[in-house]
Amino acid sequence: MLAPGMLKQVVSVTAQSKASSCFKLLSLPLLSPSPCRIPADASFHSTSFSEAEPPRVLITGGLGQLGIGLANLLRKRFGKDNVILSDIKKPSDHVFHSGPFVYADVLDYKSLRELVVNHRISWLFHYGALLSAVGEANVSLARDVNITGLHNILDVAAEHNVRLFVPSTIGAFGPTSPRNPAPDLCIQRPRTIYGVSKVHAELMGEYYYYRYGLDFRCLRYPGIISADSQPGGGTTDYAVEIFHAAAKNGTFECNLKASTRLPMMYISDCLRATLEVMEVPAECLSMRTYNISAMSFTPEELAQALRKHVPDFQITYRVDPLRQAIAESWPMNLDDSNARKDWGWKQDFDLPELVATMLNFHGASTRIAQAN
Ligand SMILES: NC(=O)c1ccc[n+]([C@@H]2O[C@H](COP(=O)([O-])OP(=O)(O)OC[C@H]3O[C@@H](n4cnc5c(N)ncnc54)[C@H](O)[C@@H]3O)[C@@H](O)[C@H]2O)c1
Ligand SMILES: C[C@@H](O)[C@H](N)C(=O)O
Repeated sequence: MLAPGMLKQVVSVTAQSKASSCFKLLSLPLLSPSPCRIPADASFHSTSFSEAEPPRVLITGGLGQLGIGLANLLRKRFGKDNVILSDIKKPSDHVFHSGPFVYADVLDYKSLRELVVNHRISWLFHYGALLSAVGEANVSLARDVNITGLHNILDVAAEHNVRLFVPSTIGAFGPTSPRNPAPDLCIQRPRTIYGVSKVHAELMGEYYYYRYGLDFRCLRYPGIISADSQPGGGTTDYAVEIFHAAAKNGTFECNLKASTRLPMMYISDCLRATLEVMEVPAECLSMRTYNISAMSFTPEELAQALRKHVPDFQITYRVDPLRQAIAESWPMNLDDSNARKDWGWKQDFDLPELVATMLNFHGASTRIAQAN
């Protein structure tokens, strides 16, 4: 662990210069909004990077639902060898051969520091975490990984002048937050260890920004829906599993009530937003943690949308009381007007596009599996 004195020494110079220049920039009116807008055709799919030197990127917890997709996106943008994926799990052959992979436990400060130094990391995406449902099943592990792990990441990033992205979540709100919609700034009293750890991350990141000049950036993700990766034990997992079930046998048993409304987003929008907020000039950001939103639906509404493609699709309900209680404490919608205003955030996928895309993927996969 970094000795507090050492952190102070290392960051005090950058803190004064970086933080004061941020204050100056943030207090100036913007002459033109254009530097804060990522063009719609931004070369996210190109293989070249227009700036002099691309960032050297580390992703922690990268073998979960979101990390491999993020690595693919960043490798297209910055080059394969500039993006290192890490986790404590063993990667598949395909992942291992598609770019740099290393073992990294976020609880081991010294090896994180070694990685950042040896690979000259300049951007870090901290995805290692336990999600809401698995966190409640193992509170002490969730507390370690989500809170102690975050402390290690904050210290190593501040010490080595690394731009840091930490995802937060709709789970950072609680039953006393406004639910429809939840604004960026409001009461946050979550009732899960996951939510508590994410509020802690939001506040610690903002504190390190003001105190040490750490370039901390954070988005509150909705439930993320992906076709080619599995969710890691959250409350919104049903919205991914339902597509596998619809494509496989046309029926699904849902563990949330039919009327449970939650904010959701397709993975490509989530990852694009993540890259956009990391690339946007610092002076465009009026805050360090933003809500982002794309759609909001209930299991019954999702089933109805699925029936437009799979007319016989059947949904039944066997409610998991733990997940239901969590879902009922979360917002139904997020107000993301600050992200739209500050850096031009806009989703590409609404519910109909999401359903068509997910079914298309699963339909194709099923046919391939049958052919084999
Ligand atoms: N998927 C979503 O719907 C969603 C929504 C909101 C926020 N997020 C956040 O995005 C991030 C990534 O989410 P995800 O869905 O990919 O999660 P996931 O549960 O699928 O993956 C998390 C990864 O963290 C790894 N991990 C666990 N302990 C670790 C440790 N000690 N050191 C290093 N890695 C460790 C796990 O092996 C796993 O691969 C998380 O911080 C999560 O809170 C996800
Ligand atoms: C919403 C999000 O943080 C995660 N999918 C969970 O349900 O725990």
